Amino acid sequence: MEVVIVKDAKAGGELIADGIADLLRGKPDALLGVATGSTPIPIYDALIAQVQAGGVDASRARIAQLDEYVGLPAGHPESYRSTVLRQVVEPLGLSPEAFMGPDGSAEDVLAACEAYDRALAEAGGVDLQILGIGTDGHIGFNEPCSSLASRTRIKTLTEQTRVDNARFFDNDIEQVPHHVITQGIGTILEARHLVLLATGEGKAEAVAQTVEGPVAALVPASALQLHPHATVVVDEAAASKLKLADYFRHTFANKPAWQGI
Ligand SMILES: N[C@@H]1[C@@H](O)[C@H](O)[C@@H](COP(=O)(O)O)O[C@@H]1O
Repeated sequence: MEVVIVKDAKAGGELIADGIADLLRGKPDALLGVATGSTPIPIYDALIAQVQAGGVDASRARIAQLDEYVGLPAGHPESYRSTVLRQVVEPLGLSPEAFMGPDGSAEDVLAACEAYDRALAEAGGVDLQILGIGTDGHIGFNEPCSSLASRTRIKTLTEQTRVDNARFFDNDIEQVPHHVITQGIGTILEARHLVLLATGEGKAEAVAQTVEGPVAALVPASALQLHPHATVVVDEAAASKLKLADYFRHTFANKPAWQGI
Protein backbone atom coordinates (compact mmCIF):
# COMPACT_ATOMS: atom_id res chain seq x y z
CA MET A 1 0.00 0.00 0.00
CA GLU A 2 1.30 3.44 -0.88
CA VAL A 3 0.34 6.34 1.38
CA VAL A 4 0.70 9.84 -0.04
CA ILE A 5 0.33 12.83 2.26
CA VAL A 6 -0.71 15.99 0.44
CA LYS A 7 -1.16 19.57 1.58
CA ASP A 8 -4.91 19.73 1.10
CA ALA A 9 -7.92 18.28 -0.69
CA LYS A 10 -7.20 20.20 -3.89
CA ALA A 11 -3.68 18.77 -4.11
CA GLY A 12 -5.07 15.28 -3.48
CA GLY A 13 -7.63 15.73 -6.24
CA GLU A 14 -4.97 16.90 -8.69
CA LEU A 15 -2.62 14.03 -7.87
CA ILE A 16 -5.33 11.44 -8.42
CA ALA A 17 -6.63 13.16 -11.57
CA ASP A 18 -3.08 12.99 -12.95
CA GLY A 19 -3.09 9.25 -12.24
CA ILE A 20 -6.39 8.85 -14.07
CA ALA A 21 -5.10 10.90 -17.01
CA ASP A 22 -2.04 8.61 -17.23
CA LEU A 23 -4.32 5.59 -17.20
CA LEU A 24 -6.48 7.03 -20.00
CA ARG A 25 -3.43 7.79 -22.14
CA GLY A 26 -2.48 4.12 -22.02
CA LYS A 27 -6.03 2.75 -22.11
CA PRO A 28 -8.51 5.26 -23.55
CA ASP A 29 -11.55 3.07 -22.81
CA ALA A 30 -10.54 2.41 -19.19
CA LEU A 31 -13.35 1.59 -16.79
CA LEU A 32 -13.18 4.12 -13.98
CA GLY A 33 -14.96 3.25 -10.73
CA VAL A 34 -16.27 6.34 -9.00
CA ALA A 35 -17.36 7.04 -5.44
CA THR A 36 -19.81 9.65 -4.23
CA GLY A 37 -19.73 11.88 -1.16
CA SER A 38 -17.94 15.20 -0.76
CA THR A 39 -14.37 13.89 -0.71
CA PRO A 40 -13.88 12.85 -4.35
CA ILE A 41 -15.26 16.10 -5.82
CA PRO A 42 -11.75 17.70 -6.09
CA ILE A 43 -10.70 14.65 -8.15
CA TYR A 44 -13.57 15.10 -10.57
CA ASP A 45 -13.03 18.86 -10.74
CA ALA A 46 -9.33 18.39 -11.56
CA LEU A 47 -10.02 15.69 -14.14
CA ILE A 48 -12.77 17.70 -15.84
CA ALA A 49 -10.44 20.73 -15.97
CA GLN A 50 -7.70 18.63 -17.61
CA VAL A 51 -10.13 17.23 -20.16
CA GLN A 52 -11.58 20.66 -20.96
CA ALA A 53 -8.07 22.08 -21.37
CA GLY A 54 -7.27 19.31 -23.86
CA GLY A 55 -4.66 17.73 -21.58
CA VAL A 56 -6.24 14.30 -21.85
CA ASP A 57 -8.90 12.66 -23.99
CA ALA A 58 -11.60 11.02 -21.89
CA SER A 59 -14.10 10.58 -24.71
CA ARG A 60 -13.87 6.77 -24.60
CA ALA A 61 -13.71 6.41 -20.82
CA ARG A 62 -16.33 4.30 -19.09
CA ILE A 63 -17.69 5.02 -15.62
CA ALA A 64 -18.90 2.51 -13.02
CA GLN A 65 -20.78 3.37 -9.87
CA LEU A 66 -19.73 1.98 -6.49
CA ASP A 67 -22.98 1.90 -4.55
CA GLU A 68 -26.56 3.12 -4.49
CA TYR A 69 -29.47 3.78 -2.19
CA VAL A 70 -32.35 1.34 -2.37
CA GLY A 71 -35.87 2.62 -2.80
CA LEU A 72 -35.33 6.19 -3.96
CA PRO A 73 -37.56 6.88 -6.94
CA ALA A 74 -35.70 6.67 -10.29
CA GLY A 75 -34.23 10.07 -11.08
CA HIS A 76 -34.16 11.26 -7.45
CA PRO A 77 -31.48 14.00 -7.40
CA GLU A 78 -29.65 12.38 -4.45
CA SER A 79 -29.60 8.87 -5.88
CA TYR A 80 -25.99 8.03 -6.56
CA ARG A 81 -26.86 7.41 -10.20
CA SER A 82 -28.11 11.00 -10.55
CA THR A 83 -25.10 12.25 -8.58
CA VAL A 84 -22.53 10.44 -10.73
CA LEU A 85 -24.26 11.50 -13.95
CA ARG A 86 -24.28 15.12 -12.74
CA GLN A 87 -20.78 15.24 -11.21
CA VAL A 88 -18.80 13.02 -13.58
CA VAL A 89 -20.50 11.65 -16.68
CA GLU A 90 -22.06 14.86 -18.02
CA PRO A 91 -19.15 17.24 -17.29
CA LEU A 92 -16.77 14.79 -18.96
CA GLY A 93 -18.99 14.95 -22.03
CA LEU A 94 -19.79 11.23 -21.87
CA SER A 95 -23.09 9.70 -22.88
CA PRO A 96 -25.19 7.75 -20.36
CA GLU A 97 -24.23 4.59 -22.31
CA ALA A 98 -20.69 5.01 -20.99
CA PHE A 99 -22.05 4.64 -17.47
CA MET A 100 -23.03 1.58 -15.46
CA GLY A 101 -24.50 1.27 -11.99
CA PRO A 102 -26.70 -0.95 -9.85
CA ASP A 103 -30.45 -0.46 -10.12
CA GLY A 104 -31.56 0.77 -6.69
CA SER A 105 -35.19 0.98 -7.75
CA ALA A 106 -35.38 -2.61 -9.03
CA GLU A 107 -38.24 -4.72 -7.72
CA ASP A 108 -35.91 -7.69 -7.36
CA VAL A 109 -32.98 -6.12 -5.52
CA LEU A 110 -31.07 -9.39 -5.14
CA ALA A 111 -31.19 -9.99 -8.88
CA ALA A 112 -30.05 -6.39 -9.46
CA CYS A 113 -27.04 -6.97 -7.19
CA GLU A 114 -26.00 -10.14 -8.98
CA ALA A 115 -26.56 -8.52 -12.36
CA TYR A 116 -24.26 -5.63 -11.45
CA ASP A 117 -21.49 -7.88 -10.21
CA ARG A 118 -21.73 -9.82 -13.49
CA ALA A 119 -21.86 -6.65 -15.59
CA LEU A 120 -18.65 -5.37 -14.01
CA ALA A 121 -16.85 -8.60 -14.85
CA GLU A 122 -18.27 -8.66 -18.39
CA ALA A 123 -17.07 -5.08 -18.90
CA GLY A 124 -13.55 -6.35 -18.23
CA GLY A 125 -13.34 -5.24 -14.61
CA VAL A 126 -12.66 -1.84 -13.11
CA ASP A 127 -9.26 -0.39 -13.99
CA LEU A 128 -9.08 2.26 -11.29
CA GLN A 129 -11.53 2.48 -8.40
CA ILE A 130 -11.80 5.76 -6.53
CA LEU A 131 -12.84 5.32 -2.91
CA GLY A 132 -13.74 7.61 -0.06
CA ILE A 133 -13.99 6.40 3.52
CA GLY A 134 -16.73 6.66 6.11
CA THR A 135 -15.95 7.87 9.62
CA ASP A 136 -16.38 4.25 10.72
CA GLY A 137 -13.97 2.95 8.07
CA HIS A 138 -16.56 1.86 5.53
CA ILE A 139 -15.84 1.81 1.80
CA GLY A 140 -18.70 1.97 -0.65
CA PHE A 141 -21.51 1.15 1.73
CA ASN A 142 -19.70 -1.83 3.28
CA GLU A 143 -20.37 -1.07 6.91
CA PRO A 144 -18.20 -2.50 9.73
CA CYS A 145 -18.18 -6.31 9.86
CA SER A 146 -18.92 -6.65 6.16
CA SER A 147 -17.31 -9.82 4.87
CA LEU A 148 -13.95 -9.11 3.29
CA ALA A 149 -15.01 -11.56 0.55
CA SER A 150 -18.42 -9.97 -0.02
CA ARG A 151 -19.94 -9.44 -3.46
CA THR A 152 -22.38 -6.76 -4.58
CA ARG A 153 -25.37 -7.06 -2.27
CA ILE A 154 -27.92 -5.21 -0.18
CA LYS A 155 -26.76 -3.73 3.15
CA THR A 156 -28.41 -1.87 6.01
CA LEU A 157 -26.84 1.48 6.91
CA THR A 158 -25.66 2.24 10.43
CA GLU A 159 -27.32 5.13 12.19
CA GLN A 160 -23.99 7.01 12.02
CA THR A 161 -23.85 6.76 8.23
CA ARG A 162 -27.46 7.91 7.95
CA VAL A 163 -26.64 10.88 10.20
CA ASP A 164 -23.51 11.64 8.11
CA ASN A 165 -25.48 11.52 4.87
CA ALA A 166 -28.53 13.47 6.09
CA ARG A 167 -26.85 16.64 4.81
CA PHE A 168 -27.72 15.52 1.29
CA PHE A 169 -31.38 15.11 2.30
CA ASP A 170 -32.25 18.55 3.77
CA ASN A 171 -30.61 17.46 7.07
CA ASP A 172 -33.63 15.22 7.58
CA ILE A 173 -32.49 11.75 8.62
CA GLU A 174 -35.98 10.38 7.96
CA GLN A 175 -35.37 10.90 4.25
CA VAL A 176 -32.13 8.87 4.24
CA PRO A 177 -32.85 5.32 3.08
CA HIS A 178 -32.02 2.45 5.44
CA HIS A 179 -30.96 0.11 2.65
CA VAL A 180 -28.36 0.30 -0.05
CA ILE A 181 -26.70 -1.74 -2.77
CA THR A 182 -22.94 -1.75 -2.63
CA GLN A 183 -20.15 -3.44 -4.49
CA GLY A 184 -18.83 -5.96 -1.99
CA ILE A 185 -15.35 -5.77 -0.58
CA GLY A 186 -14.41 -8.81 -2.66
CA THR A 187 -15.81 -7.03 -5.72
CA ILE A 188 -13.89 -3.84 -4.96
CA LEU A 189 -10.66 -5.79 -4.48
CA GLU A 190 -10.97 -7.04 -8.09
CA ALA A 191 -10.34 -3.55 -9.46
CA ARG A 192 -6.81 -3.31 -10.82
CA HIS A 193 -5.92 -0.17 -8.86
CA LEU A 194 -7.62 1.15 -5.72
CA VAL A 195 -7.23 4.84 -4.89
CA LEU A 196 -8.69 6.04 -1.61
CA LEU A 197 -8.86 9.76 -0.84
CA ALA A 198 -9.50 10.94 2.73
CA THR A 199 -9.47 14.54 3.89
CA GLY A 200 -10.15 16.29 7.16
CA GLU A 201 -9.55 15.45 10.80
CA GLY A 202 -12.81 13.54 11.02
CA LYS A 203 -11.25 10.77 8.91
CA ALA A 204 -7.92 10.59 10.82
CA GLU A 205 -8.86 7.69 13.08
CA ALA A 206 -10.38 5.65 10.25
CA VAL A 207 -7.29 6.30 8.12
CA ALA A 208 -4.90 5.21 10.90
CA GLN A 209 -6.84 1.98 11.39
CA THR A 210 -7.02 1.37 7.64
CA VAL A 211 -3.32 1.87 7.03
CA GLU A 212 -1.64 0.82 10.27
CA GLY A 213 -4.20 -1.37 12.01
CA PRO A 214 -4.82 -5.05 11.45
CA VAL A 215 -6.86 -6.24 8.47
CA ALA A 216 -10.26 -6.58 10.07
CA ALA A 217 -13.87 -6.68 8.90
CA LEU A 218 -14.53 -4.15 11.66
CA VAL A 219 -12.63 -1.61 9.53
CA PRO A 220 -13.71 -2.47 5.98
CA ALA A 221 -11.15 -0.15 4.35
CA SER A 222 -8.34 -2.17 5.97
CA ALA A 223 -9.02 -4.72 3.20
CA LEU A 224 -6.93 -2.41 0.99
CA GLN A 225 -3.91 -3.96 2.69
CA LEU A 226 -4.72 -7.14 0.76
CA HIS A 227 -4.58 -5.42 -2.62
CA PRO A 228 -1.38 -5.44 -4.69
CA HIS A 229 -1.91 -1.88 -5.96
CA ALA A 230 -3.61 0.35 -3.41
CA THR A 231 -2.92 4.06 -3.03
CA VAL A 232 -4.17 6.02 -0.04
CA VAL A 233 -4.04 9.80 -0.50
CA VAL A 234 -4.60 11.87 2.63
CA ASP A 235 -4.33 15.52 3.54
CA GLU A 236 -2.35 16.62 6.61
CA ALA A 237 -5.45 16.54 8.85
CA ALA A 238 -6.48 13.02 7.82
CA ALA A 239 -2.84 11.91 8.23
CA SER A 240 -2.58 13.33 11.74
CA LYS A 241 -2.89 9.95 13.51
CA LEU A 242 -0.46 8.02 11.29
CA LYS A 243 2.60 6.81 13.21
CA LEU A 244 4.58 6.34 10.00
CA ALA A 245 3.71 9.74 8.51
CA ASP A 246 7.35 10.79 8.20
CA TYR A 247 8.25 7.56 6.45
CA PHE A 248 5.37 8.00 3.99
CA ARG A 249 6.47 11.58 3.27
CA HIS A 250 10.08 10.51 2.74
CA THR A 251 9.11 7.63 0.46
CA PHE A 252 6.92 9.78 -1.77
CA ALA A 253 9.46 12.61 -1.92
CA ASN A 254 12.06 10.15 -3.21
CA LYS A 255 9.84 8.31 -5.66
CA PRO A 256 10.93 8.34 -9.31
CA ALA A 257 8.55 10.64 -11.23
CA TRP A 258 7.93 8.02 -13.94
CA GLN A 259 6.28 5.73 -11.41
CA GLY A 260 3.11 7.84 -11.04
CA ILE A 261 0.70 6.60 -8.41
N1 LIG B 1 -21.24 5.50 0.16
C1 LIG B 1 -20.50 6.70 0.39
C2 LIG B 1 -19.01 6.38 0.43
O1 LIG B 1 -18.60 5.93 -0.84
C3 LIG B 1 -18.24 7.60 0.86
O2 LIG B 1 -16.86 7.30 0.87
C4 LIG B 1 -18.67 8.04 2.24
C5 LIG B 1 -17.90 9.22 2.78
O3 LIG B 1 -18.41 10.39 2.23
P1 LIG B 1 -17.69 11.81 2.34
O4 LIG B 1 -16.60 11.77 1.35
O5 LIG B 1 -18.75 12.79 1.99
O6 LIG B 1 -17.21 11.94 3.74
O7 LIG B 1 -20.06 8.39 2.14
C6 LIG B 1 -20.95 7.39 1.67
O8 LIG B 1 -21.19 6.49 2.68
